[in-house]
Amino acid sequence: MSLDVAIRHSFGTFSLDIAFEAPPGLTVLFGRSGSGKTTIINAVAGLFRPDVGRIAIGERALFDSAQRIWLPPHKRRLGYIFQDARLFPHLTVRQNLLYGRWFAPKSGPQEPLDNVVEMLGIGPLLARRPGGLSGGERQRVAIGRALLANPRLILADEPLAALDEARKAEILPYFERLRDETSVPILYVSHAPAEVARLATSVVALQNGTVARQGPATEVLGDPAVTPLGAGAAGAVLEARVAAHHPDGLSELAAGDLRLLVPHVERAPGTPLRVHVEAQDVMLATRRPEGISALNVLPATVTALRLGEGPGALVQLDAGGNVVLSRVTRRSVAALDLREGQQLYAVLKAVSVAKDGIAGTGPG
Ligand SMILES: Nc1ncnc2c1ncn2[C@@H]1O[C@H](COP(=O)(O)OP(=O)(O)OP(=O)(O)O)[C@@H](O)[C@H]1O
Repeated sequence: MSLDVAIRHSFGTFSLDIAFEAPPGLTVLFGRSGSGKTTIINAVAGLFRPDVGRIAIGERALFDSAQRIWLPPHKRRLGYIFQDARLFPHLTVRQNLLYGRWFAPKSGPQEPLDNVVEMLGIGPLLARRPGGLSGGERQRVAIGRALLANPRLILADEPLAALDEARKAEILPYFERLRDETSVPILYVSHAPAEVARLATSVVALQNGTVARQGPATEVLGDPAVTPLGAGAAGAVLEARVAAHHPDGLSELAAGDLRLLVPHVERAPGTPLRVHVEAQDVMLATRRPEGISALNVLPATVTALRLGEGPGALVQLDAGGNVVLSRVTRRSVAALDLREGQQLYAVLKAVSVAKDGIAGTGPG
């Protein structure tokens, strides 16, 4: 099941004209402040009615201006996860979870409470009230409540923005499980590059009320044209697998034809993993450097070059079939005489992987 959105609306000074498809999995909407993210979320939720267009989940239209269809919010069967968990303070965790179920249709398959409790690790919290829970625990309960409403789509509007780094790391694996273990598509608004890189199956980049680029996360995040649009620090996402564990405490990952060495990852060989390499952590060398402490020095080819307005530049590389970005200065572009098609070496200073379910960054 996927979400299809094609809407147009004019607010006078601002107009929105967007079309995108959110396939199964987790689709991240990102863009600068004022690019239209909240307006889109509100239109999907049924809180805002656009001038024209269509919004559908699978074959079922939530809005279709040509056919005069406009479902009110409570008939749309959506699950919501907001920045603040918005739990009922006077109800226990169990009652808060079951509250979601109230709105689920009584016919059709229902997600068993036990499965959701197990998936989110909230069994020990069931009898407690929200007041005594940590921010991360509250957010896990909010995810469970959204899921138990048996939604056809989950809307998550910056759900981690209010949490500190430690709590974010605690919640990220649960969003991964939501993405991988349920068939409910998730539309997720985020500004944080690490979050986008780790969670997104696909990405919709917005600019001034239009879709600047959409597609699989690995393609969109590695496109230098997209990075100034508000994903924060540029970076690339590599789909890798654990290839081997070495006796000196390093793990070897395989991504396409590449081999990467990272600090030990507590996963069995063969396990798929996402690797995030930030552009600022990639140095370039025209010859293979020697006597260097970096573990990952990769032969690469320049596939695109984007000079910024300031002193910086982004270089897109192909390294063993993977897109990798490097942030360098314009001065280095001139000094190394960088051109498309050029063969060189990318030196990775740091590589982030999801380690033991927690995002960890290790020296590359
Ligand atoms: N009801 C409205 N009347 C007039 N203009 C509106 C209305 N709602 C939104 N806009 C305008 O539409 C544009 C997009 O706003 P929107 O809130 O969707 O952006 P956003 O990407 O969610 O921004 P942020 O990241 O700051 O939340 C803005 O220029 C905003 O001023």
